Amino acid sequence: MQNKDDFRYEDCEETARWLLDRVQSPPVIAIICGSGLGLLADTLTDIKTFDYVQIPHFPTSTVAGHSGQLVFGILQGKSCVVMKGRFHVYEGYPLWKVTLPIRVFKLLGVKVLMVTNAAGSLCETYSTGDLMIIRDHINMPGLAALNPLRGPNDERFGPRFPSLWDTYDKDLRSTALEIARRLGHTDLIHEGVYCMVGGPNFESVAEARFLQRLGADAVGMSTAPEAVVAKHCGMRVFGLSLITNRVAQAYEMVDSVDHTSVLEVGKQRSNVLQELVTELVKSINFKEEDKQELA
Ligand SMILES: O=P(O)(O)O[C@@H]1C[C@H](O)[C@@H](CO)O1
Ligand code: HPA
Repeated sequence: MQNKDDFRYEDCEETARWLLDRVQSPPVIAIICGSGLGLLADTLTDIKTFDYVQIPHFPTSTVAGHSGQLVFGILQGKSCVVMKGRFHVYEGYPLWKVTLPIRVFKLLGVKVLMVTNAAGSLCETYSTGDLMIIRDHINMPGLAALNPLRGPNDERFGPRFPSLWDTYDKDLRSTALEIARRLGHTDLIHEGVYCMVGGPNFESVAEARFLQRLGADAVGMSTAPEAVVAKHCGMRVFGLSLITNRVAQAYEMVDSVDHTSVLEVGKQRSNVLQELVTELVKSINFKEEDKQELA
C-alpha cells in the first residue's frame, strides 16, 4: 500500500526529466558535499547551477554550511553533479526525502556516488583535520527501522532485501588510499567505520563510549541513508569523512565541538579534500556494463 508520505517513482522521474531538459550532458558521477565542504563544486567547469527551491519535489537546505544548490559540470573530463548541501533527518525530513536526490541521480544515469561529511573522531589515532575513507557504516537509526528503504519497495530501483556487505566500493577505497599517499597525505588518511546518529545534538560521553565499543571510528549525522539508497539502486559508493573534532569519551576531556568549529575545519581542509576527490574522479574507469549503458 502506498502511503502519501512515501516516495513515488513518478516524482523522481519528473525531477529527473526537469533536470535533463536543462543540462548539457547527463552526469555519471554524483558528489555530495558535507558541512562546510561545498567549495568542491567550484572546481567544476561548464557549470549549470540550480537552487534546490527551483527543482520540483526537492527539499530545501536549512543548515548553515549547506548552501542548497545542485551544480552540474565537468570535472576531470567527466560529467558530474554536485550537491552543495544535503538533507538531514534532524531537519525534520523523512528519510525517503533525505535520499530523494540519490534516486533522481540514478534516473539521470549516475553510476558512482561520492559522499563526504564532517564527523567526530572516536578513534585515538585520528586528529582534527584528518580524513577517513569509509570502509563500512553503522546505521544507528536504520537498525531501529528508521531506514530509507522502509515502506513499499519499488523494484525499478532495487530489491526488497538488498545486501550491504560491499556498500563502499573496494576498488575506489584502495585507489583513494593510494592517491592520498601519492599526494603526501599518508599521516592524515585513515580507513574506518562511520556511525550515523540522528542528531542534532552532539554525543554525550556515555553515548560516545558506547559507539566506540560498537566498532565505530567516527560519528556523524548523515551519509548512511544516502549510501544505503545508492547501493539499493546499484551505484558504486565512495565515502569520505573529514574529522572536524575529537568526541569526548571521558568526563575530564573538554569537548568544545559546535557547528561553527565544524565549518571552520571544513574551510581549512577543503583543499585537501578537493584534491583527493578530484584525483579519484580522474582515476575512475567505467566498467564495461556501465559503458554500454552510457553509449
Ligand atoms: O552533512 P554533514 O554530515 O557533513 O554534517 C555534519 C553533521 C551535522 O549536520 C553537522 C554538525 O556540525 O555536521
Ligand atoms: N558528532 C556527530 N556529528 C558530527 C560531529 C560529532 O562529533 N562532528 C561533526 N559532525
